[in-house]
Amino acid sequence: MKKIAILGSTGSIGTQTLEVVENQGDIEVTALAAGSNIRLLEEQIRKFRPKIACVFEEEKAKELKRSVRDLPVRVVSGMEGLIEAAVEETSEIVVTAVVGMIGIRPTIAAMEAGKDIALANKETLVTAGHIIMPLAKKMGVRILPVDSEHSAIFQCLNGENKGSVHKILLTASGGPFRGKTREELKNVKVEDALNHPNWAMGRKITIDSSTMVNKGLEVMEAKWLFDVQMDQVQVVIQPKSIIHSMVEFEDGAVMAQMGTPDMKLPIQYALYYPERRYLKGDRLDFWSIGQINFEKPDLVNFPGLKLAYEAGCAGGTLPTVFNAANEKAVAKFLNREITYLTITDMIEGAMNGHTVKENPTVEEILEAEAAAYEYIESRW
Ligand SMILES: NC(=O)C1=CN([C@@H]2O[C@H](COP(=O)(O)OP(=O)(O)OC[C@H]3O[C@@H](n4cnc5c(N)ncnc54)[C@H](OP(=O)(O)O)[C@@H]3O)[C@@H](O)[C@H]2O)C=CC1
Ligand SMILES: CC(=O)[C@@H](O)[C@H](O)COP(=O)(O)O
Ligand SMILES: [Mn+2]
Repeated sequence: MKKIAILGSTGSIGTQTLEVVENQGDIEVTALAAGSNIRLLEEQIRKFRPKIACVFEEEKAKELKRSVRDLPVRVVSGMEGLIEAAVEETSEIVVTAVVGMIGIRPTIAAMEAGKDIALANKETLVTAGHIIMPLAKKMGVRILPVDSEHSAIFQCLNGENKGSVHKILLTASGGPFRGKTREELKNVKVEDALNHPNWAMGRKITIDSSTMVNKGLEVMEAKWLFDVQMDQVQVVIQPKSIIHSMVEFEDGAVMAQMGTPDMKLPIQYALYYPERRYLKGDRLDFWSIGQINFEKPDLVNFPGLKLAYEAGCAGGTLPTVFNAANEKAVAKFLNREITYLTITDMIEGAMNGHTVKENPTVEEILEAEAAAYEYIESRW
């Protein structure tokens, strides 16, 4: 029996991971963690019987503790509890499916405890890739990508010599506003931005897809995961999300991974790698697809991607500022406190006001995060 912990079990990736667990029937769930959704977490505890359950919010954890007192589960809370769930001694793989930079500390703790990481939480790698990748090497643990594009690249690289990669072709849907101008984007509503054309995902990443910030985060994620330079990662718009990404090798050969837009495939691939197992669901029907189209990204109307290249090229604390400003801005947009275009204005403002610190420690990353938050709160 494979043993896994899931951090962020009540979210989009977390619930789909549990679907994979249920479908396969040979994985034991050792620990589950959520932010505040104790109703769903309790259902998950009753069904999957983890040894540890973490609810970040302390009051909610107390409530959950009372309602599951008939079960042999230890309920914990806060960052300490999240780390306890991440290092639960019997788990082999920790699925990091929390949203945002909150994932940094538990991911590091899990790696230090010798766990492989099935990594969905891209913000951790974007902000702390220079810590995560050497730590994985030192501890001999694997970082198994869950993000669909990175899983695609990982699959394309299977059996290949990593030194023969010429460039990575990272595909993007272009989001719900592909083809629109800044003028047309001025008054878009939260509901419009949450209407992704191909994927059903959490609210934060769905907004990120609409601004192209998601693709920017993914370029930086690819840089760390596949040990390439920022300029070796080229973003290609492929509106139907059929090609999940491609790799161009030194001899000009291009390998692509395709499939229907279903996150259960990359999740299952990460959990069982290198084994492939049956996964029920729709299959691609190329006769009905007919055409697959490609476009160049629009960096003028969607400056989020341009800013991400600037952050990733500069490195140090700048990717943290890019990411933290975005997290804060998206939360404000979802809360209807700011307009849509203000999201990238905030990122740009926070980056311009920042002095980069090279090779930051976790504490310095968290300081840069706090400074970006403060900058935004003081100006907007
Ligand atoms: N959804 C997708 O298809 C994809 C997602 N990703 C990445 O995966 C990550 C998760 O995304 P997604 O599943 O969409 O996000 P969701 O918003 O759907 O889920 C987030 C999860 O994190 C939990 N959480 C939030 N804050 C805390 C906290 N402080 N402590 C513990 N748990 C917390 C939430 O709990 P609660 O429900 O209680 O709030 C929830 O379980 C993100 O980094 C995203 O970029 C990458 C590729 C695809
Ligand atoms: C499912 C997944 O991996 C998302 O990151 C997805 O790629 C978002 O789509 P965009 O290409 O629109 O950002
Ligand atoms: Mn993705």
